[in-house]
Amino acid sequence: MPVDSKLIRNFSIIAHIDHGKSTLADRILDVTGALTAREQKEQFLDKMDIERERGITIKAQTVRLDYTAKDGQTYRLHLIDTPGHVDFNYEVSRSLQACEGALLVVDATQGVEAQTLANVFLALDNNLAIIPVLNKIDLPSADVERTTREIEDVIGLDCSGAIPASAKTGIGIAEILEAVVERIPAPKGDLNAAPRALIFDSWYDSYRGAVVMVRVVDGIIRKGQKVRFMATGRDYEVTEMGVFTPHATAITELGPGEVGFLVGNIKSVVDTKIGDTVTDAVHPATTPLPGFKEVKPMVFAGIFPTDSAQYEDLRDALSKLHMNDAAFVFEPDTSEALGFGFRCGFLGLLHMEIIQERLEREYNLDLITTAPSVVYHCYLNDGSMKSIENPAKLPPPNLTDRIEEPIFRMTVHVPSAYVGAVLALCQERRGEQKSIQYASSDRVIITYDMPLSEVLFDFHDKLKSVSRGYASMDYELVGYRADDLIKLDMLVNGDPLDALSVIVHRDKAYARGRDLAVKLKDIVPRQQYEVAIQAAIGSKVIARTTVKAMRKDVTAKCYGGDISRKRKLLEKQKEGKKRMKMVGSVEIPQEAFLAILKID
Ligand SMILES: Nc1nc2c(ncn2[C@@H]2O[C@H](COP(=O)(O)OP(=O)(O)OP(=O)(O)O)[C@@H](O)[C@H]2O)c(=O)[nH]1
Repeated sequence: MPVDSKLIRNFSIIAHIDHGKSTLADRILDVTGALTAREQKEQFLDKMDIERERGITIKAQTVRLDYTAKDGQTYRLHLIDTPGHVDFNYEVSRSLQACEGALLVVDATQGVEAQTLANVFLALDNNLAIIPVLNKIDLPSADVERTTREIEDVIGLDCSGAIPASAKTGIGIAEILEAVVERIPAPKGDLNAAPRALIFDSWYDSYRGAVVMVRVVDGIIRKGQKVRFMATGRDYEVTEMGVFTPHATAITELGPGEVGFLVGNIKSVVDTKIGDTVTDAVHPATTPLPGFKEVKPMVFAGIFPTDSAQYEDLRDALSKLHMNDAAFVFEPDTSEALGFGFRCGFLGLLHMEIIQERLEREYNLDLITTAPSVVYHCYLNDGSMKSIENPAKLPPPNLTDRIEEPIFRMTVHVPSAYVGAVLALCQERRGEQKSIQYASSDRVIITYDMPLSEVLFDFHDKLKSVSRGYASMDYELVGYRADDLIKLDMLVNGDPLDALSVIVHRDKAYARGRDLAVKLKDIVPRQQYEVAIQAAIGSKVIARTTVKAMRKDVTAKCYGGDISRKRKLLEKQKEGKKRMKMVGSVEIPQEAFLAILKID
């Protein structure tokens, strides 16, 4: 029989980045005796990458812990991990749906930040019991009272039961565990109903195929059972089940309220949709659990091999990554400038960086990545709509009625001294002010609706620099809006570099074209002849720069016949050339394709 659900507690830790989520999770593992002394040394829950190669591992970072409370009962705690970044907001929401409560960790030296707020709202949407934890009270600059007031004022959360703690020294950890048992409700589920389990995470394991992490709501899921994934309609036999304690441990069943993983000959994570419901294949539940939604990539970029011989390797690598991460999509693409490659879709910029890095590090590929673009909705004169993921593919203006772009609601938290600078930045990025609210005497929450394309172009870096690092931000999609958008093309010696085309607001086109031409002039290496760089709108050239001709003979300074030295220099020169791409007759380095991101 599965454990009595009255003795189960399912919870997550939510926090702004760096407020101490991982450290607190470690301390909880220590106190419940889940780790040996050696393991305690390191942030255990962060170690996934290394262990991953060896089969099922800690990717899920969702652990089962046994905790004997002051009332003498032993409780089964499931600490459910949530991804920390806004790019993965949807997944955070799914993970929270698997819980009845959450520890809200706020760094008492910093106070409430943008992602604290975003995560709390997700938790409140899911009706979770929230236990505020004021962390880092070992630090002299910790201000428990002010932080408490901020949580109450900004979030409207009752803080009378907030727990001052230090995840570093262990203060407050015992109180936190007692609060989990006392204040977080036990899961409610019907043991005798048709089984329903929520998939809230999945990953790819090279030996077992896709592994899914589930939270059982009703009934029992057993090893050997034939189960159905309701959204995809596919059936699988459960060949293996387990939990992390935090080591992977085999089990044979999961009852209502329990959390664990299933394996069942599932070929790819594409078949394991986060938010899907697992039920019995023979006696299926009639209605799935609420809230299944496809995640859509928001940001697209072209990925091309520098050496066209690596095209097939790149395709293989992309397929493997897609098997691991269904939110990442790709399809073949050709560029006049860059040849054969792929157009790839990501949840956001961080997601894009992660994929890019994995391609290069794990698959040893030499790539050219083009500047990221958002998805534009282009309405044609005949009333139809085309989704434009690649600016080069924008239909000509004479066929177009209007172009709409994705709008994000930005929430920025900032000390009042920097409000002016932040407002100026938001305004310059075509933002539309929604509200300004004082969280406390010196902290302000600014809300703007802003085109995503303006957020992509180093908004975060700029925000940090105008606020000396003090501002934090969060964002969510609120819809699409039409604006005066046009395509800006870049030409190199008269050849259009389609991979550099961008869609910009008309008011910004001249400035951006000029800046880009200047930037490219510095990036494109001198060739043996003069190279003209032009920015154009349609057939109209709006800016031009010239890369002067030059021939650099790097071996000139080698005197005599020291052939090995000469060879070394030539090798070095070749190395430097690696990330270049011939465009027409001009060699363009990778940097050029991302130049647009670096423009002020
Ligand atoms: N002095 C002190 N430092 C702490 C405490 N808790 C965490 N830290 C430190 O704060 C930093 C961030 O802690 P993490 O646990 O990595 O924070 P996190 O929220 O998990 O951060 P991400 O994983 O990056 O989202 C680390 O350098 C910790 O050592 C605490 O109670 N006191």
